[in-house]
Amino acid sequence: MAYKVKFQHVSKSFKMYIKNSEKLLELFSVKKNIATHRALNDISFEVSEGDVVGIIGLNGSGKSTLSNLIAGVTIPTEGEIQIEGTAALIAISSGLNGQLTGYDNIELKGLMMGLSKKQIAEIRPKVIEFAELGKFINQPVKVYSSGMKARLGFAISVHIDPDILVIDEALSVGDQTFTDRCLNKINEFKSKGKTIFFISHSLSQVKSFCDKAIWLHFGNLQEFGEVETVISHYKHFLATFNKMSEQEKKLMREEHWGSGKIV
Ligand SMILES: Nc1ncnc2c1ncn2[C@@H]1O[C@H](COP(=O)(O)OP(=O)(O)OP(=O)(O)O)[C@@H](O)[C@H]1O
Repeated sequence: MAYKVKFQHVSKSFKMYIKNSEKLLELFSVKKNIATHRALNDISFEVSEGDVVGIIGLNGSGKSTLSNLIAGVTIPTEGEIQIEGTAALIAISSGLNGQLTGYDNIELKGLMMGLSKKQIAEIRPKVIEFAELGKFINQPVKVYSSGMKARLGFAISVHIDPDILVIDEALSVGDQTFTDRCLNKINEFKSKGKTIFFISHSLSQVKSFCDKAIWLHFGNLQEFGEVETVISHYKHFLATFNKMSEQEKKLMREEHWGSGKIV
């Protein structure tokens, strides 16, 4: 089957500015040697139409960075990403403008995803109905709780009907009724044969939804394959990791994140 998402040797590094003034100095080429952090390192994989892929890994392992790259929110430092079709990201803070009302954010995100004004007018009532934000739909998003932002973000993204849906922990802040409704909607997507990426720390949710999984370990692709196999290897790793002493865990983190010395 043809690929929908193809990563070839993709890496992503972030500059680690210590002071804001460093950005300015770099802009004027005064300071060139800014430290970087490699959040993703030489990632290659291929995902086909209809694949539902869980992304798992410890905190800071690169899951959100990967989802941002798939959704085109950010670009890689190295390597090539090929995406067939439109991708929409649902994350707790995904692309909503805090100054605008929920109502206006529907238009903003719709336009960003390439919808016409007519298409936006068609989906707007469905988004409002799904999000169930009552009078808050006319309030600026900056006054929303994180669960309310997730409701709006989820409602907009699924009604835009993208080819590829990237869900980054967005369900973790929703209450049970909303999470159930989201899960039903994701199942609808699944049955239409769309491609879904599902980032979650809930291994049971990943197992029940996904057929494949990507396990990231401090920016490296540890394993990509059938969900059952990857989860079982990850659980095995977690069992060993959890038995490690605090000192051993600290050393492991320091190996990847540095020592955190005040500079
Ligand atoms: N803009 C940025 N500038 C500097 N470092 C960043 C930036 N964005 C992410 N990082 C770093 O990249 C690494 C990967 O972050 P990412 O958010 O992708 O991890 P994650 O697996 O989603 O983590 P979590 O499970 O905690 O949500 C982390 O060490 C993070 O601090």
